Amino acid sequence: MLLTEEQILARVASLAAELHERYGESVPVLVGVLGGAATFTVDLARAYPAPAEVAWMAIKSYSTRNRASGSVRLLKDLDVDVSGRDVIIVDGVIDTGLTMNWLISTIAQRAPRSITVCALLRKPDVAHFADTPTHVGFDVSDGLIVGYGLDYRGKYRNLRCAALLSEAGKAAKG
Ligand SMILES: O=P(O)(O)OC[C@H]1O[C@H](OP(=O)(O)OP(=O)(O)O)[C@H](O)[C@@H]1O
Ligand SMILES: Nc1nc2[nH]cnc2c(=O)[nH]1
Repeated sequence: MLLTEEQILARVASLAAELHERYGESVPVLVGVLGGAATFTVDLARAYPAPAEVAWMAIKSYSTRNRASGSVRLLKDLDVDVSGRDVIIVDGVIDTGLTMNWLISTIAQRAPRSITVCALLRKPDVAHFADTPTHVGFDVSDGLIVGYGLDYRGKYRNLRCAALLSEAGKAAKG
């Protein structure tokens, strides 16, 4: 067990309040990154204490621990026009940063008014996104985290807590 459901939801509520403080009267677009950020995006939107829109992108990233390499493929694009809008990119975890860097540069090409990053978890030593304000729920250590939307080979996304996957968990078939 890494984070209980109660710990996660309390932090989600405070992240929503921090973001609302940043945006005030503006109605931001929360861009959730499928599938790992689905749970987090929905809970963050529901905790947001003012109107907010939700939109989705699905991508497949092929990152490696070699931070210089990797590629990202777009599986599903946004179905809203974000030009002139305040965009919050919402992801469950920032690990190498490859996915988030790709999302920032892809969305920046669409002339939004602003981009902010919001990630529930951030692994150590991630290069910070210069020029992009970043809100992080929890800084966590290395290791594969599952639950609260995050999977290992399709499993564990429906765990309500977040957990560090053991070797036994990786081997489990059920
Ligand atoms: O910082 P990075 O090294 O790029 O890793 C972060 C990405 O990895 C996870 O997605 P994953 O590729 O596991 O797919 P999923 O969203 O379907 O769970 C996570 O949800 C991020 O999108
Ligand atoms: N499920 C999951 N996906 C990741 N992608 C990058 N880091 C992680 C992690 O810790 N868990």
